[in-house]
Amino acid sequence: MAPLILNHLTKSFGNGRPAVADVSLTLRRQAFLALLGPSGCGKTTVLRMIAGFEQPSDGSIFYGDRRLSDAERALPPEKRNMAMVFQSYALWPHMTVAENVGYPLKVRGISGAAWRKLVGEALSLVKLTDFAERRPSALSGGQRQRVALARCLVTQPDVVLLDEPLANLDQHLRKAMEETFRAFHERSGATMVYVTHDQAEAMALATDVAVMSEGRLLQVASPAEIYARPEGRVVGGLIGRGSILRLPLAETGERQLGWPVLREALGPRDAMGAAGGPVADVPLADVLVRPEHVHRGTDGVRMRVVSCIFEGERFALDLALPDGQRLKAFSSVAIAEGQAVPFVIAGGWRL
Ligand SMILES: Nc1ncnc2c1ncn2[C@@H]1O[C@H](COP(=O)(O)OP(=O)(O)OP(=O)(O)O)[C@@H](O)[C@H]1O
Repeated sequence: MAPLILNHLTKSFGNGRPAVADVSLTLRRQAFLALLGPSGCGKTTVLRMIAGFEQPSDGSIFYGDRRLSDAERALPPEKRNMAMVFQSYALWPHMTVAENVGYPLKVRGISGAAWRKLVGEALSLVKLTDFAERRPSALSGGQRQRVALARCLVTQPDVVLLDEPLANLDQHLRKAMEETFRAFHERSGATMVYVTHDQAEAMALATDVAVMSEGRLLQVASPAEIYARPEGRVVGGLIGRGSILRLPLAETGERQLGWPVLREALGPRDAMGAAGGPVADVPLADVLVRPEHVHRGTDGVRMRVVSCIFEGERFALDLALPDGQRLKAFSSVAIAEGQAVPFVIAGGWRL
C-alpha cells in the first residue's frame, strides 16, 4: 500500500471563500486520519475529493505515484479502489445482509464460491455472521452500520473514507462501534480517513488528527501531540476541554510553562480586589490550561468557584480569576459555589 498525498488541494464552488484552501497532507500507509473541525470547515469536501466525487479546483491528489486527480483530470471513483461509508448507511432494504455486503462484488462480476467466501469473511470481521439472511429493517442502528462497514471492506479497498459514520448512534453504541472500527483498521490494513465533529472520538480512534478551520488545514499530529502541543487558539480550543487565558508573558520562546512563570503572570491579580490588568510593556499571550493541571494548593492564587457540577467520576469546576477570566478544573470533592479557594496551575501551553 502506498501513501495518500494531498498536494495544495483547493476547492472553490464559486460562491465566495473556497470550501477547501491549499490543503497539503501526506498520509502514510495504514494511517487512520481523523479530520476534525467546526461545521462547514471543508472536511466533507476533502473526503469527496479523495473519493473522486468532487474534482479539485487546484492542486492534486496522489496515491503513491499514481495521480488520482487535479484540476484537469480526475480518475472516476470506481477506479480508485476506495470505499466510502456514509452517515446514512444506504443499505438496500429488499436485500438480505449478505446480499447487501456482497453487492459491490456482484458489480465486479464475482459470484459463486468466491462471492460466498469474501462475504463470509467480511461478515465475520464485523461479527454479523449470524445475521446474514436478515433484512436491514430487522437490524439495530449499530448493526446496520456494521453491514455498511462490511460492504465497504469486502472489496479490500486501499483507502476507506468515513463521513461521520457514528453520528446517528447513541453514546453507548458509539463506544462499541469505535472498537469495531479499530479492529477493522488493524485487520484490513487500509488507510482510513474519518470525518467527525467529535474530538473525543477522533482522539480515541485515530493515529493522526488533522484540524481544519475555514477551509484551511491548521495542524496535523498524533492525538497525544495535538492535545499537549496544539498550534493556535482554534486548535487549542477544539481539542480537549481546556481554558485559554490571556496572560502577560515576555517573549522567551518557552512554550511549556510551569507554575512559577504562571504564578508571576497572574501577578497582582491574585490579591483579591487588586486592580490587575496587563503589566506595563509585557505583551499578552494566549495560554492553554488543561483542567487536569489545575489543583488546590496553599501557594495558589485565590479563585472563586462559579460552579461545581457532579460528573459521576469527579466534579467539574468553573473558576473565576480575580480579573474575571474563567478556568476549568476538576475536583474529587464538591466545593461550595461562591467560595474563594487557592488553586495552582501546574502547567500551561503557550499557543
Ligand atoms: N456542492 C456544493 N456547492 C456549493 N457549496 C458547497 C458545496 N458543498 C459544500 N459547499 C460549501 O463548502 C463549505 C464546506 O462544506 P463541507 O461540507 O466540506 O463542510 P464540513 O466541514 O464537512 O461541514 P459539516 O461538518 O457541517 O458536514 C461550506 O461552506 C459549504 O456550504
